[in-house]
Formats: sequence, structure tokens, C-alpha cells
Amino acid sequence: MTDLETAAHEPEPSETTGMVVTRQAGFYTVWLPSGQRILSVLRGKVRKGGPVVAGDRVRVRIGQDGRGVIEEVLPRTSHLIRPPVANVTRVVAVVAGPEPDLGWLDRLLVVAESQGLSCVVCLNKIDRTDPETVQSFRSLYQAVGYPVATTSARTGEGIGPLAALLVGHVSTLSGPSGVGKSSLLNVLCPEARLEVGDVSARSQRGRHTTRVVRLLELPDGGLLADTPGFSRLDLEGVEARELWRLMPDIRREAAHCRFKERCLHRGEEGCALPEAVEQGRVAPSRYRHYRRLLDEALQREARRYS
Ligand SMILES: Nc1nc2c(ncn2[C@@H]2O[C@H](COP(=O)(O)OP(=O)(O)OP(=O)(O)O)[C@@H](O)[C@H]2O)c(=O)[nH]1
Ligand SMILES: [Zn+2]
Repeated sequence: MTDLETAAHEPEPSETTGMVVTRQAGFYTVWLPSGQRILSVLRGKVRKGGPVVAGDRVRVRIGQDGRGVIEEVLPRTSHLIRPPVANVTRVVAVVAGPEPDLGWLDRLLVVAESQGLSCVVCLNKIDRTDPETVQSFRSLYQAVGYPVATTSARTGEGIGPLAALLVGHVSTLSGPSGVGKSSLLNVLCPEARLEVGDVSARSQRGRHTTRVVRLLELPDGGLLADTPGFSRLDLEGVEARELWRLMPDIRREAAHCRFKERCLHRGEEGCALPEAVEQGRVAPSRYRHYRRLLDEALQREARRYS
């Protein structure tokens, strides 16, 4: 018996909590802990509280007809604006071979850390990447402290281990154009593939300027947004003085810097960071990107205060 069949035999309690997985024309699909999905509308007072988005955890009352009424939106742990998804816990930062864009990756990792999101780093297109590059990418980011997946959406290599990193999370893929985010989505979620031929969904997207975001169920558990996140990587809101805290490898070494909080760890005389790079505890690319992001944050702050 499948989970769905089991669910059909167990009457749902009249009130339960669930997660909004998609919204369409005033109807919200709520995913219940049993695996069942119910079509729901918003109670008037909930509507006044602002938009309800995919990822929102809600208290829902189920009527005789099997339809739901969303009574309350439970507090959010995070809220992405673009795409509008609540309660994301995991960002999959995707870059692709043969020459992964590490500058983009390090920037995204900082932005995600500043929002308290946990990251998985993914190198896609390993079928067209030199094995040495794959290996050094893996070592670099494992040493920083991130789970690393190396994948090929084309051959399927590494997809299982990537899926395993998403179990129990609400995740979003993020990465520069063309790295294979849609391709990964299709191999990770069989449900996503159906969409390709779904003309009504496509034409709807064309009509509306804001795209409807769906959370797709991963076969092994977890939910994945069907719209990539973080299309703009704004460092807005990241203070120059706080930047070192947002890069785990820099943070570890900064703890040994004798200038402590007074230091920007930019390579000042006596700062611990240049030595950490020399001795291989911080990768040169990571330190270079740290300094680039720092300069940018300092310039922004100078403009703000001038
Ligand atoms: N060789 C190879 N090609 C891939 C792989 N994954 C994706 N591609 C190809 O890369 C191109 C871009 O893939 P998409 O999935 O559209 O990339 P995307 O990141 O969604 O791109 P945007 O929608 O522009 O952000 C397509 O031609 C894919 O077939 C892979 O693992 N290996
Ligand atoms: Zn320092």
C-alpha cells in the first residue's frame, strides 16, 4: 500500500498544520504531514495579514468536502523575497565546470549566511570538468565547512548524494545562468518534469509578472522550490566589520588574530590572516574574495556616510 492509499483510509483530523506548497488564483495547496494535499482558501483575517507564500506553515481547518480553510500562518523562520518562499532552510549554491565561478559562489555563500541559511555547495557538469578541478573544488569547500555535492544532471552522477543533503529541508537552488539549475531540478524531482508539457502552467507564467512558485516534493523527503533563489546577490545589509563572521574559514582564523574586533583582517601588519593563507589554512581564492567583498562593503558604507 502506498503512503497515499494509507492516508486515504485515515480520516484527517478536522484541524491540522501543514505547509503551503503552491498558490494559484486564490487557492493554496497545503501539504499535510500524512502526505495528503488539500486545496484551501484563506480565512478573511489571514488575508489581511499579508501574502501567504509557498513554504508557509499554516493551521488549516478541513471541511466535510475535503477543502481546507487556512486559519493562521505560523511564525516564519526565514522569508525570501525573490522568489517568495517562506521557511527556506537550505540553499544549494550551484556552479558548473569546466571553470566554476568561485567569485559568484563565495558571494552567494556570504549572502546566504547573512540570512542565517545553511548552504550546500554543488559543482555541476562534472561530465565536462577535469577530475582534478572536481577534486580540488571538493577539498576546498569541505575544508571551509560546507557539505559538497559534485553532480552531472546529464549522466545522473552524484544526484543521489545531493538529494540526501536535502532530506528534511525546504531548499532552493541558486546559481549563475546556465549552470544547470533547471536540469538538476528535473532529475531531482520527477514531479518537475511533468511541468515541461504543462501548457496551462506555462501560459499562466507568461501572463503574470510574478511567477507562481511551487515547492516540489523530493522522492526521499524534503521540499525544493521550483524557482531559483537569489537572482540578485545584494550585499546590502552586510556590514564590512561583520563580513569575516560570514565566511567560516576566515572566521576560524580571525579568532587567532591579536587585533581581535579592531581588525578588518585585510592583511594589516600583524594580522593573522595572511599567515593563514600562506600556511594553507585559508584558500587564496577565498581570501581574495573576502577582500573584494570587504572593499565593496567599505565603499558602500563610505557612500552612505558621506
Ligand atoms: N554537460 C552537461 N550539460 C549540462 C548539465 N546540466 C545542464 N546542462 C546543460 O546546460 C545548459 C543550461 O542548463 P539549465 O538547466 O537550463 O541551466 P539553468 O541554470 O537553469 O539556466 P538559467 O535558467 O539560465 O538560470 C543546458 O543546455 C543543459 O542541457 C550537466 O550536468 N552536464
Ligand atoms: Zn586580523
